[in-house]
Amino acid sequence: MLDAQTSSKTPVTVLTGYLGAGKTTLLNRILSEPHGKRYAVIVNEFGEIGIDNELVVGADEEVFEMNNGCICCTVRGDLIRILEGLMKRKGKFDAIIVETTGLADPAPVAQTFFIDEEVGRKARLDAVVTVADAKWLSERLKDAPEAKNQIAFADVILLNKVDLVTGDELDEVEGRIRAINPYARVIRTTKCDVPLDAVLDKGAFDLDRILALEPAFLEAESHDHDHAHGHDHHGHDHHEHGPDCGCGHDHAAGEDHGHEHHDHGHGEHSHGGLKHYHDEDMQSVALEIPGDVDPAKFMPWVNDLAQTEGQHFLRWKGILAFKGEPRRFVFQGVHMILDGDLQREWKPDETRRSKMVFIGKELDEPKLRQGFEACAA
Ligand SMILES: Nc1nc2c(ncn2[C@@H]2O[C@H](COP(=O)(O)OP(=O)(O)OP(=O)(O)O)[C@@H](O)[C@H]2O)c(=O)[nH]1
Repeated sequence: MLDAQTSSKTPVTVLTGYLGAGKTTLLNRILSEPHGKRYAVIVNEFGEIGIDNELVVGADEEVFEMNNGCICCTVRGDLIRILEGLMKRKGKFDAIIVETTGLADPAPVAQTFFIDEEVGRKARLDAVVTVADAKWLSERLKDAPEAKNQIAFADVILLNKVDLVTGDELDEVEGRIRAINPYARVIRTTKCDVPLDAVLDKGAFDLDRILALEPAFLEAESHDHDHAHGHDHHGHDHHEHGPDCGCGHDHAAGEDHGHEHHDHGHGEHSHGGLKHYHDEDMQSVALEIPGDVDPAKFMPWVNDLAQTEGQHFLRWKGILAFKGEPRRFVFQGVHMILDGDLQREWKPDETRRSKMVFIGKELDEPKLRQGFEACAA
């Protein structure tokens, strides 16, 4: 599971966003600017799936069905074949961009980089970039679940078409975005005019920035509604991931449901009066241990968590200080699939601490917190 080869892997940016938001505009910008990099672009017409519900599976999709019948690990067979073809030509390009169709669920695309061993060895998911239409996103969040998922999945969100809305409308839509995903970097753009280094080659999903947001601060920012949803535990107990699922990856797992929302709008950009909203079904949880964790406790916990609760986690990420290990353990996951490795060393002036964030549904924050804290070294 601990593989320290990340840096030599080709970075892959998954570009998503609802119909007409501006994905092609961004892609054209990336391809026409003189950045000196060579990108291979995969424009995905694969996914007319996920339109009605996530169980509608296209012919090109390979599904790992778990013992209990849960189908949450899905891999795009056609995407794998394309990626493998590209990898054989390694050296001819520096990075890969996958543009997904506006209606696609980003999960199967993101999971491909973790589940398929061959692809996972050579490519790493660099970031999920979502283009959002400032004028229409709020409406789509009400009627299009995939629009909400695309926001929840994002590491970077381009809030595009700012020319079409007023400042107040912009604050409103950004507040809605923050309610769903407080961790993504939100950049306001017209015609996707963004410095490309803000979207490409982010490495580890900008994890340092995400995890630098203090959980307590996030909580404090979220008011005007109460967070205490009750939420039910579904007690599933499914997946059989791990060694038997055929994914051949390390799924870390963990378990627990949780929930709890922070909707809070802030981030590193403070656009003044962002409104705080509460999203009914998307939640986030941030956890921190002010020191080391014991990998002998953490690994089994996280693996179990993935198996029992992974279906609730759209994205989860973490940076851990493992006792006795000079390097940082960094992981990211999509549902029950996790990928992690030891990366750079902790710097002398850096405090060793361990953090995790979860974005998903029905998250049981107290249980997650308790489980994580029990991993302290
Ligand atoms: N006013 C305005 N129009 C924009 C902006 N960005 C893109 N557009 C226009 O919006 C339309 C859709 O942009 P695309 O880049 O094709 O969007 P897309 O997400 O690739 O669309 P699909 O492929 O249909 O999912 C085009 O006519 C763009 O010129 C913007 O910032 N402001």
